Amino acid sequence: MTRTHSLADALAAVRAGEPVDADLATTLLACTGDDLAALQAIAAETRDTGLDAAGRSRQITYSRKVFIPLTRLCRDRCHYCTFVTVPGKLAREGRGMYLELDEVVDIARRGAALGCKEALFTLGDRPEARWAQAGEWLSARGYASTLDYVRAAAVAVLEDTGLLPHLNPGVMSAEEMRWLRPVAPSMGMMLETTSRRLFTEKGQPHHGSPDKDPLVRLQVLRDAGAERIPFTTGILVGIGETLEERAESIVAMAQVHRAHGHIQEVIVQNFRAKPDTAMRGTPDAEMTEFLAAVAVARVVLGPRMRVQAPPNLVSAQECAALIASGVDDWGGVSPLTPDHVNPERPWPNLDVLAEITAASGYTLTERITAQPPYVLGAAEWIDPALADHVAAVADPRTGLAADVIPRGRRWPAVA
Ligand SMILES: O=c1nc2n(C[C@H](O)[C@H](O)[C@H](O)CO)c3cc(O)ccc3cc-2c(=O)[nH]1
Ligand SMILES: C[C@H]1O[C@@H](n2cnc3c(N)ncnc32)[C@H](O)[C@@H]1O
Ligand code: MET
Ligand code: SF4
Repeated sequence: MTRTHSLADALAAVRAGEPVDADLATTLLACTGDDLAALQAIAAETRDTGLDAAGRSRQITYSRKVFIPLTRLCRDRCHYCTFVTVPGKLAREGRGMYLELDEVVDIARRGAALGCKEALFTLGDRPEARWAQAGEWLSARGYASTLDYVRAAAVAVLEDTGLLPHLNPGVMSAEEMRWLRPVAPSMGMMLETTSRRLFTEKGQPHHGSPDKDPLVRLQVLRDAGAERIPFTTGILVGIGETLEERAESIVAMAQVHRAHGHIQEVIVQNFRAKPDTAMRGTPDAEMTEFLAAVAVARVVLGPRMRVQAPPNLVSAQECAALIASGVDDWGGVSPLTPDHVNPERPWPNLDVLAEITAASGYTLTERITAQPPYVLGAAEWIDPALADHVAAVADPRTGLAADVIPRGRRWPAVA
């Protein structure tokens, strides 16, 4: 792709409200200094307009959650990932291949006591396709697959604690998503990047990870839309993608959302190097580039999209810069469990996050796992089997979180 815009022309075009295509986005992603400040101002205004239109002016949201790492086994081998492990290591540490149901429910119960309303299930992709021990663990307990077990664990959490599951188990087929929809009001999977090069070329971070083929991931995003699932996706910034590839990734998410309306939030996540990974020597995503990526995501995706950046992957000062770049959501934040994907990066205390948010002129507001428009549009977006669970923790007027401690309730099995 050729860059046909000067930075000044590009900023003028965005300011004039012209649609931002991949070419224009590529130019904008390179903004620094005063140009970046100008881009951020446009992005922030776009966010503010969107929040005003949604009737929730100057509110930045988060979801009070527990993180449930159902299994760390995975058939992929992403070079940036410290979450993934192998059966031998688990066995040496005296851990099981998966968390047992009682361990899952225990985490959720302790979260409920602290007012958490989301149970985030993040796990490795289809470990049974690579590890016999995973398949054996599942079949010994009567589960046909990892996703079958995810479903059972989600039901246990709903019935025992009332926390709402958000499922982030990697690539799923349309049929698998249809099967999981009655147990989770939202699901997600990071697109990561549309760069096929990072998948096909030896030495690149997604080489050897079949679930990171961007063609496969884009199909998941389309399938989730066809299944009417409120879906979270996003990009991982700084894993070796070019600015063109970063721009294409953002535009691809906008396109799939235009077709189905189901992308409830887009996460712009900065790569953080982990000592025990192949990418330990790769520098962390550079802050200027990251802020430009957030701002470009905002101007490409528009005022109605929720744009999320995690507050634990940057400093408190940098959180303010994220707000200034058009973010309106901090994602899931836990008063109990670590971010198992970024275990070296503790979440800011919720009072501190509220202060950081307030210092920028915004109010930290709790939401539930599904974003407000999907809660308010539950008839179309949320399975009837979850209606009571969602209604019990949501404010019916705003679709945000109600001030309650969740309680378990029966999950009405569907045929
Ligand atoms: O704590 C984390 N939460 C992650 N979340 C959870 C997110 O913070 C919230 O659970 C969602 O915003 C729903 O409330 C993800 C959810 C997805 O659907 C896809 C990717 C992620 C990535 C992370 C992550 O790295 N760490
Ligand atoms: C759950 C999500 O976490 C992100 N993820 C995985 N490893 C890292 C890392 N080192 N730094 C930042 N984000 C990471 C990926 O985008 C994955 O999809
Ligand atoms: N394995 C899944 C993915 O990469 C879930 C999160 S990574 C810990 O999409
Ligand atoms: S990022 Fe997800 S898919 Fe990649 S190795 Fe880690 S757990 Fe597996």
